Amino acid sequence: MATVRGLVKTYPAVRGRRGAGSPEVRANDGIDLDVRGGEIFGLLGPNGAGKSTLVRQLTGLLRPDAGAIDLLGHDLVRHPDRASRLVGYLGQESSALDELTVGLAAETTGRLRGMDVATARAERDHVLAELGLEGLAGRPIKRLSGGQRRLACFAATLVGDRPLLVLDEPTTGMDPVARRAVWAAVDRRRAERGVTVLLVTHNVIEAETVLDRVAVMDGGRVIACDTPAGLKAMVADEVRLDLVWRDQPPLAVPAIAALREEAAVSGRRWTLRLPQARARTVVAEVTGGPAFAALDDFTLATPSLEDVYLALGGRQKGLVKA
Ligand SMILES: Nc1ncnc2c1ncn2[C@@H]1O[C@H](COP(=O)(O)OP(=O)(O)OP(=O)(O)O)[C@@H](O)[C@H]1O
Repeated sequence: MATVRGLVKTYPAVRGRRGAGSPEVRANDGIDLDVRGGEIFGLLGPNGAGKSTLVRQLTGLLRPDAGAIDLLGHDLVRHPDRASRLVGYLGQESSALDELTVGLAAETTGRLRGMDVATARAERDHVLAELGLEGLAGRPIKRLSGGQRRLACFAATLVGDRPLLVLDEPTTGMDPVARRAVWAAVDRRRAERGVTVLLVTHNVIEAETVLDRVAVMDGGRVIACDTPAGLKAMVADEVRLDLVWRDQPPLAVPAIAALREEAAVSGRRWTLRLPQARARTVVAEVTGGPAFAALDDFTLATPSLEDVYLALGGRQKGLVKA
């Protein structure tokens, strides 16, 4: 479906007054990727990993400095204009559609994608009903809440069958009902029409539940690519222990002071990735001894994709668990 080889994209340095400029950024640093037909393929990585830069090249909006992109047999580096016929793209920012009503945005997208008026309107009605947006059809997109706006833009993206949907953090700001509607709509298109989906996310839970395969990105590179289960198997012998202290951690307890060295500390929360046997010992120490009185809460969990990212050497704290 889509093949990417050796993709490089550097944003040039910007010179500003009194040293206020910015240095050049190598946002994609030699990326290889194979997305198969009919799969939901994810790009997971923290802020600034290069995910949006990659998908903007895949959608013909940005020209790579080097490398090759093949989409359904089309050379997108040479013919970026062809992407618009192959890809339904939902970018991070809402677009020119903002001025239109929800209904007109969906209909106009259909028309721009070559549908006649009647077909575009039928598709508009179908998609708005599917996503529970009928009640908002007459409202201008710019007057909606953040989550509603995202859902309206997603609706427009779905109009006019495209074999590949590229969705850049589609569910940002959405409530759980809207999120479920998005994933149900994606699943339906895959089941009924074999649509392929490329999904950008830094939400670990979402990635684990909806993706068939995931490429983990960091610093402009793909640092791993596999099924969520395959990636998690890399850290299967580890567990994650979260300790939340009531106030100050009891550093006078030697076992706790020693643990402090291994923990990622975020306010009152300590997060530890430990081999299973050692986690059992630590839990016994924390819950059995004098430290227990200082403990507000603790959780023991199997590894998530965030743990995989950290184990692979990921340095940013940009992945979210909710
Ligand atoms: N137009 C631009 N000009 C200069 N630098 C840019 C531009 N767009 C992105 N960058 C830089 O390129 C790097 C990759 O950015 P990109 O938007 O691709 O990351 P991302 O993984 O999509 O991040 P996020 O999760 O925040 O959306 C970052 O360091 C960013 O600051």
